[in-house]
Amino acid sequence: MLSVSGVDAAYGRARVLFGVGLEVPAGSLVCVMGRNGVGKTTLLKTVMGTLTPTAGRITLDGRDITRMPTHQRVRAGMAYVPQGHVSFPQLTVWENLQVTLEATGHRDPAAVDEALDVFPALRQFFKRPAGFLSGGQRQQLAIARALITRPRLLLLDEPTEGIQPSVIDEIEGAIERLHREAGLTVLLVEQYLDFALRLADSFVVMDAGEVVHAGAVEELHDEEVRRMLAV
Ligand SMILES: Nc1ncnc2c1ncn2[C@@H]1O[C@H](COP(=O)(O)OP(=O)(O)OP(=O)(O)O)[C@@H](O)[C@H]1O
Repeated sequence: MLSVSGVDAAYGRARVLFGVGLEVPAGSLVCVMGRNGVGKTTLLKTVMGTLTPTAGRITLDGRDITRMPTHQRVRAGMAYVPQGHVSFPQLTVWENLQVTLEATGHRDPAAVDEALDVFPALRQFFKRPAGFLSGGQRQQLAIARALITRPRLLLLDEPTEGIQPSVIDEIEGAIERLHREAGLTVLLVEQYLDFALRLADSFVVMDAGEVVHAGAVEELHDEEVRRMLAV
């Protein structure tokens, strides 16, 4: 479904990605791993089009999207949940969901219910400003907002970061159901190894802006891969 090949990216003159390549087959869950600062978020930004690569090619279903604006990528079926559970803090949960619905191409109100069925606990916080939610609730809201666009490919950047273990389980269960039951294709950036092991089909390890290892998730038990991830 998604193919990234030979991608270089930079912030001004600081090069961050060097010839990055990965494949995300339709229906798979691929996890990108690696230490802090190796370029995982930058890779997601280039896939989503908020940062334009300086070299390389990105295709979605065989179509070249390397220079396609982000909003067109959303229309093409991609959604991105950035790190830090971002929503509009002054707006209530309900308003956050409605604003997202307004921005979609389909504007089908049923999409809000579908997203809330994935995270039913959000219903009890409808009137609460997003800024007053816990980190875990904000993360659920951020993923729910992405789901309202009805994506086929979901990009998730460290969904467990700064979240308490009981809520991590809920988020893991939701991602698992979306992937295994609803067939959603997922590209996940995650440093929490056990979470990645339970969810992913395959993985990519990055180091210093390059892919240094890729394989089936069973290989994650290998000592060498664990060593590459060690801080
Ligand atoms: N907006 C920016 N401007 C300049 N440099 C940046 C910017 N964002 C990230 N960088 C640098 O690019 C490199 C890769 O950062 P990136 O956030 O992609 O890494 P990461 O693997 O996602 O790390 P983390 O796990 O800490 O989020 C780092 O050296 C970082 O300092």
